[in-house]
Amino acid sequence: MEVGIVGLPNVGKSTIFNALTAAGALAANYPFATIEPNVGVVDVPDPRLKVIHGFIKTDKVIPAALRVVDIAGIVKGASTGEGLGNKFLSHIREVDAILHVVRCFVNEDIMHVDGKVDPIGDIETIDTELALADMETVGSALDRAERTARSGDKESIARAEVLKKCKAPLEAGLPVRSLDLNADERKLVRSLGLITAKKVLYVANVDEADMHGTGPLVQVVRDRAAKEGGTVVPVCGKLESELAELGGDDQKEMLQSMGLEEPALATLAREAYKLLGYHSYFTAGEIEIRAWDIPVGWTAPQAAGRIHGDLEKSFIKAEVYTVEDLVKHKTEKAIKEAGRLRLEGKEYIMKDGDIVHFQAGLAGKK
Ligand SMILES: Nc1ncnc2c1ncn2[C@@H]1O[C@H](COP(=O)(O)OP(=O)(O)OP(=O)(O)O)[C@@H](O)[C@H]1O
Ligand SMILES: [Mg+2]
Repeated sequence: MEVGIVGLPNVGKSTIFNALTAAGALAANYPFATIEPNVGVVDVPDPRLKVIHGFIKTDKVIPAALRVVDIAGIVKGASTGEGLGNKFLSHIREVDAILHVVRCFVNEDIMHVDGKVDPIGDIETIDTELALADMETVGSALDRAERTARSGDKESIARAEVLKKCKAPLEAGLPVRSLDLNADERKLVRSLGLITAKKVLYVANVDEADMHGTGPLVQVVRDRAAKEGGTVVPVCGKLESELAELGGDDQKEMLQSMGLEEPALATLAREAYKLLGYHSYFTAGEIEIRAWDIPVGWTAPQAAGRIHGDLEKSFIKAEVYTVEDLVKHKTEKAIKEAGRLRLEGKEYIMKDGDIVHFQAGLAGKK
């Protein structure tokens, strides 16, 4: 899974990216500090891994991961070449979702490209520029499709129809995700890499004094997100980067002194995961305990394929139990003796938190 960070210049995108990924990208107090994209990986924290590790001994515990891409800032007029333009958006055409970083902190020393802190104005600027970038993409794809459609090519005709459908909201200043698309249409939209078709998580970069984001600057972002059924995660980039640098016991101490249980970035990673409609199952044994991220609704063979393609093809059965079973019975042997180890077949729809051993072999093959 992959997410891309967007926002105005100098709002804290790279600061948050660094705190998330510990990748050490340049974050600096001037606009357009980022030119080339930064790519990093963040663990998706899951407390259940620790619970499992309490009963199954291994040296390796591997959480699910999220890839994060941090790009340059976008300014008003980017589509006509202002600032660094908008070509760099190509780096986030492939991502699964967007993290939209919005400046909600007031600090005279940190320049705002439009001269004032205005979260809603900022969001609108970014949304407009993203819509204009998508219009460009849709426009040229539509030209191509219409050209080939003239010869009567059915596929091109259908393609042109979908593209026209996408063009309408964009012209009205609305994102493509506001459309109700069927699976085929979604596939085309995805292959075009339309940015406004992707889900968005707003990241309110808050003041140190408003860590929980209860202030008015975050409230307006919450109201706005609520209208589109979206989510806002308040993160103080400045504090989070300090926390990330500490690590270990010092980090725990600082969190405690702030009255927090975990870094806000842990919440952010989890919310991104939720937004994408993913959940996890676990594999657990002496070699490793590992979380695997899969879309909600995947079957057992598909889930096995997440580990290795061959495992999907040669899938026979899945032995499944839950974290609760493990807590109650303490060992896999006891779970089995208590009749709690389920044998599931090809049709089984995976549940969040299943602990699984896949049985695979050549039985299904010639
Ligand atoms: N919550 C915050 N409170 C105060 N200062 C912050 C906060 N978050 C980030 N900053 C500061 O804002 C400045 C800009 O940060 P950063 O370089 O991360 O922005 P950016 O969005 O990546 O900018 P660019 O688009 O130029 O790459 C830095 O000096 C950083 O320390
Ligand atoms: Mg940056």
